[in-house]
Formats: sequence, structure tokens, C-alpha cells
Amino acid sequence: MSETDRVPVDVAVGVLIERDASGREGRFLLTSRPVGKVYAGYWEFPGGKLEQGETVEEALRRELHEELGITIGAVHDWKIELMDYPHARVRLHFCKVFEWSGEFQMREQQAMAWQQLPVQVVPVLPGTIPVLEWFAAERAFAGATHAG
Ligand SMILES: Nc1nc2c([nH]c(=O)n2[C@@H]2O[C@H](COP(=O)(O)OP(=O)(O)OP(=O)(O)O)[C@@H](O)[C@H]2O)c(=O)[nH]1
Repeated sequence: MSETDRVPVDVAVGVLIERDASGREGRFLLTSRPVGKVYAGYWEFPGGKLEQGETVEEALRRELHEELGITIGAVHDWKIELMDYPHARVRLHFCKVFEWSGEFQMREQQAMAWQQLPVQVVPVLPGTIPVLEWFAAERAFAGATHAG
């Protein structure tokens, strides 16, 4: 593998979160990776790679519309994480999203699940686990963040 293969690819990731009337954050959305992709069947936050010239926000709006059929409202930058996989090096831009419109459609035959800590769906993508830890810290949740 050449050095250029290890240049990180930027990925926009949407953390869709339900909030109650007082603004308290509740369930969050996970989707399973479609058949045919690397890590097929693993659960992750929806998103995808930035196309040339796109900002994180633009990529996130496009990906969530393409994959889930929804139109998202404000995008709140949250955390950035670098992940080294055998197949790729990715820079994940996690953004919180609290508002969206439209019916969810699984346009890539993926599955979706609204989750709380501890996450019940398995297996969870390695790059998703740190997010669950950030949630645990924010929510003062103690214990395992996911099953398995
Ligand atoms: N969407 C998403 N990707 C993640 C997460 N965590 C994580 O490590 N990744 C990695 O980031 C990369 C995202 O690429 P992708 O394959 O989902 O994006 P895409 O739809 O643009 O890909 P493609 O069109 O090339 O198939 C993958 O290598 C994936 O393993 C996550 O929580 N959500």
C-alpha cells in the first residue's frame, strides 16, 4: 500500500438525536451498513465520504437524503476522530442533528434503530464505539455502552 492510500478520507457522520420538551437528549439513530460494503451489517451512525469541493455540512445533507430520504435542519459540529482501518484511514466528522423532516426510507436496504445506552444492536462498527463513550460521559451513564 502506498503512502497516498493512508491519507485520511473525510467522512461526514450524522448523530440524529431526539430531544424532549426541556431539550434533554434522548434516543439516537443507528443504521446498519448495507450489504456489499466493507463491514456490511455493522451498526453505525449514517453518513458518508465528502465529495470533491464539499463541506462536511453539505456532504451530510446529501448523504442523509440519499440514504434515508430525510432533509436535515441545523448541523452542529461535535467531534472529529481519526480511525485507521486495514482498508482505509478516515477522518470522521461527527455532527449532532436535532431536526429533520420527511419519512425515513431505507434507500440502501439498510436497517435503522433508535437506541439508548447501552446499545442493543450488534455488532457495532469500531468507529462508532467512541461516540457511545462520549454519550456516556455527557449523560453520566456508567457501565458497558454496548452489548457483546
Ligand atoms: N457512515 C459512517 N462511517 C463510519 C462510521 N465510523 C466509521 O469508522 N466509518 C467509516 O467511514 C467510512 C465511510 O464510508 P462509507 O462507505 O459509509 O461512505 P460512502 O457511502 O460515501 O461510501 P462509498 O460510496 O464509497 O461506498 C467507512 O470506511 C466506514 O467504515 C460511522 O459511524 N458512520
